[in-house]
Amino acid sequence: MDLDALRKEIDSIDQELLERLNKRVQLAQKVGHYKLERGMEVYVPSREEEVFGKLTANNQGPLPAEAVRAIYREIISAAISLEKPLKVAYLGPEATYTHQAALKNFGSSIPFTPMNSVPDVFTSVCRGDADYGVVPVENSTQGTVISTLDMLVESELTIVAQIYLKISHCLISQSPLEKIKSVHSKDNALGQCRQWLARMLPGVELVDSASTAASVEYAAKNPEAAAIASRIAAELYKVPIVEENVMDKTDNVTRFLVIGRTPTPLLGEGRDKTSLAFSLHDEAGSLLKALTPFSSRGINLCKIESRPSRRKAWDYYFYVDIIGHQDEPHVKEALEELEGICPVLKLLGSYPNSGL
Ligand SMILES: O=C(O)C(=O)C[C@]1(C(=O)O)C=C[C@@H](O)C=C1
Repeated sequence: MDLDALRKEIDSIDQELLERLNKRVQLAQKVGHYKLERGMEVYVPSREEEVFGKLTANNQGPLPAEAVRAIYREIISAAISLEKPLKVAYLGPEATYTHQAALKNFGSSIPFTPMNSVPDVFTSVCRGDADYGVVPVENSTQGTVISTLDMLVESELTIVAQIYLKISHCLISQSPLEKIKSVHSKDNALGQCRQWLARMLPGVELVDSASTAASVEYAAKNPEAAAIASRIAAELYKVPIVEENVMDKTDNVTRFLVIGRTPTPLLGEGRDKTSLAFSLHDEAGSLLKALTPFSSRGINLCKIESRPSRRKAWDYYFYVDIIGHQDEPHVKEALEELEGICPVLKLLGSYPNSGL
């Protein structure tokens, strides 16, 4: 085998690829002009999903589907940044899992701004300081992020996309296990490691932090403290990893939402999800009545949970995710019927049911 000849061939393919990539990005810029002239959004999650879907369906290998997606994520990220400089706010500080989710969804050509809290992310998008926001919404081990559900109902923003991220927690500290006096992290992350902490660090104080990354910042300054956060956060704040994979379930996944001001267009073929919240009259059978518009049309419900409405005591909002888009006739009909049944109905957004 002639190494030089192989490398020469790679160089020539790279040159071809580069020319084709620049051609592709120029076309995206033309699409960008078209959309901006008409006040349309530059970032279109449903179109991106269509692009990823076609490529992975036609992929002959040996590149695995995830690699094709990751490569194209970066190509489209660069295309977006040449169409219009987008600004994306996320629940910070730097190196939170939300930051990683934002990178996974938007790629590395988009500038990200860290915010201190979930409500701050919503405010930043509402005010127009950011075009989009990224917030966590639920974890497969620990459940819902309450502040996100509350903000979704209160704000006028809409969910435009979802992102799933595998979460692998590390115990991060300057001290070995036996010298650790307190463990700091976001409450939801501490909950994901509850059994491990009870087994390995019984009796050690558990302290809620503003974020996983903030807890590593704290551990950097306090040698007897430990943090629970990602490997990336440990590297950023230069604090040693004492133990990896300290979460109770290895298939620990968090779902994040991208919030924006303009709804995402229909993708179709059962590939969309719609989130909504409603309240009920206090009477027998009202929940069954509210779900019938969906079941009677064969609309699949993929999530339901309730939270106090904060309007009056013992009044609840039901948060429901269904398969389908609010612009599809059968979903529209179901929502119209539901409106006649529920005192409050709020559509939280329709978006591609992907992001894995
Ligand atoms: O098709 C568009 O609307 C584009 O702007 C092009 C493109 C792409 O590069 O494929 C870029 C950004 C959008 O989020 C979706 C797709």
